[in-house]
Amino acid sequence: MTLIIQNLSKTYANDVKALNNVNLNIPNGIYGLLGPNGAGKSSLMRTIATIQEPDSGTVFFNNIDVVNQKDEIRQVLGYLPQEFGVYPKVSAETLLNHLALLKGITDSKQRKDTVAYLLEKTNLTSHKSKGLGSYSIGMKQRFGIAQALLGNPELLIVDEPTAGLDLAERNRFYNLLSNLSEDRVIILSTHIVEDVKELCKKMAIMNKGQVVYEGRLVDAINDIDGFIYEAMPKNKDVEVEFLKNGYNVISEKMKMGDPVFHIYSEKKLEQFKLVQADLEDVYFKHIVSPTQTF
Ligand SMILES: Nc1ncnc2c1ncn2[C@@H]1O[C@H](COP(=O)(O)OP(=O)(O)OP(=O)(O)O)[C@@H](O)[C@H]1O
Repeated sequence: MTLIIQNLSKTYANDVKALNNVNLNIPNGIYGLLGPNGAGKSSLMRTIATIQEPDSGTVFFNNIDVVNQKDEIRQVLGYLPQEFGVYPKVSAETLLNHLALLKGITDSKQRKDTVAYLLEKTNLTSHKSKGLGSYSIGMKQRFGIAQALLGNPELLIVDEPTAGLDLAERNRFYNLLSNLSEDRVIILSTHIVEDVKELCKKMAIMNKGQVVYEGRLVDAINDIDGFIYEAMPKNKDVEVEFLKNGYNVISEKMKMGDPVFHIYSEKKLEQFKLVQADLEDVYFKHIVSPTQTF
């Protein structure tokens, strides 16, 4: 199973170019789509999920033309949108049953079994009779996955599913997704580097509507390893200015209350500490100083 996206572009009525000639080749397993707010991830997810049309370009899932064969792709598609609304007073079991009917599971025994199976799979069986309005964010997201899995989709799209989840719920969500990843394509859109680090072997990084990196995580890290230096300025005002003006600072964060800068340099910098590159460095390197677009 493969999802192939070619030359996909979309400009909204307000002239924002949300997708600018996007090309991706997405195989089986969990594929990470990483990017800052506004990068175009949701626009891409909505296009693949047939919610909106591109201006140009093609999307093929195996032999299905996603843009022109909407009914066919919807048969094999599961989608958890970024904003997933629920009816607060309706129970998980009732809503899932209703959605299963809409998905075309008309046999009542089969529907009952499917609903029970999905509630079990998402760890919601003991909460199945409660109104969805009483669910925590994590439980709602797990319910979102349950509805997306109706019909056992070969293509599963999850858009920013871990935003707002506490650590325990996030881990639960990671386990759930990784258990689903055999024999289907899962696209995980996120701005959280950790999500991709935990779950994906392959990823793309998007920024300003373009794909700025595409490939295996291990290659992305190896490509920049040996070029990442850490600086911890003591005299903040003077040194920070000096660092920012003189070096390719790709990230700036706090570590135990002190500022830490990561610098990308292909030239050896004796004055700074060479550190092991990680996925966060890859992300910032491609967002802050991209070298190419795909
Ligand atoms: N319906 C719309 N009409 C006009 N502009 C839009 C529309 N939807 C998104 N945009 C703009 O398109 C750009 C890409 O947005 P998109 O939501 O696809 O990005 P994203 O990577 O999913 O970001 P976020 O994580 O903030 O949702 C942004 O500048 C956004 O403001």
